Amino acid sequence: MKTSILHDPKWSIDSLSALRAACTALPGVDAAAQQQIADREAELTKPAGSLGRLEELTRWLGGWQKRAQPQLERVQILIFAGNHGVVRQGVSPWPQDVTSQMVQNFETGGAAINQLARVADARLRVVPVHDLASTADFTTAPAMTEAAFLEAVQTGYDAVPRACDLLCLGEMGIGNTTAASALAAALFGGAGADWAGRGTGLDAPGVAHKARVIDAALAFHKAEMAATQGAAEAVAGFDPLEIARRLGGYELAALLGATLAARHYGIPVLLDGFVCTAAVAPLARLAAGGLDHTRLSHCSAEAGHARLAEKLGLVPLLDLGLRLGEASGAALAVPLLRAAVACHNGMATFAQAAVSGRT
Ligand SMILES: O=C(O)c1ccc[n+]([C@@H]2O[C@H](COP(=O)([O-])O)[C@@H](O)[C@H]2O)c1
Ligand SMILES: Cc1cc2nc[nH]c2cc1C
Repeated sequence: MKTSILHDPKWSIDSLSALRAACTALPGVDAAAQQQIADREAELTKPAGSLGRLEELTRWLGGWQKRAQPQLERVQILIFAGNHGVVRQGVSPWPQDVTSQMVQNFETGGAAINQLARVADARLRVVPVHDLASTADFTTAPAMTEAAFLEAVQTGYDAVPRACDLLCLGEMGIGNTTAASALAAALFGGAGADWAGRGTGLDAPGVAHKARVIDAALAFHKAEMAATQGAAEAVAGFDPLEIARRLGGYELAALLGATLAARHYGIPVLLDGFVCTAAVAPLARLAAGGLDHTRLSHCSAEAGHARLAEKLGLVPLLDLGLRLGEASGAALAVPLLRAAVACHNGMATFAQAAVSGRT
């Protein structure tokens, strides 16, 4: 017999309804730890609020870590990799083989993220999901079977180490900006043109073609879902997990599972770019506050990212024109968090430093 996910960390995700239940019964933040952090913050030798968002980040970290003194000793970067059947529609300028070739490059240390992980003093692990087999082309079929979708979610869930102070999430998958755009359109409304971007370097006609491919997928699944459920609702009216299964991908499903695991284990999460954000968006659609334990590391140059972030109420920490993926933005934001924690834990109070308070 399966025990509840809230009691058994090795819970197994064996049905969509079990996953839905887990996504809607999420543990909350430690308000007492957050209050202790706010109280200490008020005593530190600086005008109140003068460290701006760094102060909020410290409370966020400590609240989810359940610690009055947040720490960043064990920072883990996870990159999930997957392949996409929709590439046969000509939506990426790169061949599908690049996914496995880049996985190899991550393993041998030659990618941007290897350097950024070193700079961030973070451990890096790459997880090829579903053996890098392609999803189905979602313009004509659901991207994944229910069993394979759940297995990918479980792969992500199981990849999260319990002993971890911060999880940085990223992905690698040729064609996955098309999946992310389709997912965003289905979850938040709008057409392909509202969400399609250049990805790894499409030109303007390429982006227009990508938008048409996304429209075809949305039309197919709207009809399919209405037929099976006997309802003529908009796609956005359907279950977010079913949308993720139909329009997402294996690495996106794993990102969702990892973000869920982090919530259960009390690990704060830094999300990377557009693909990563779209992958976890179903959690926000299923439960208010479902992404409260996450922060968006950066705003990607990918066209739909700013819009998606706004829909989710996520305010990016950085805006550097990145459009790489592979957790690059998340890794870049780690030193910012280290700075926030160093100030909070290391600064003197007014009393300790004999600095006069406000008049
Ligand atoms: O997440 C983003 O913001 C992002 C923006 C542009 C490109 N990517 C990366 O580029 C790959 C997908 O691009 P594409 O054009 O093949 O859909 C995939 O490996 C992503 O990690 C990722
Ligand atoms: C070379 C290359 C590296 C990447 N890293 C993440 N997505 C990528 C896509 C390409 C094409």
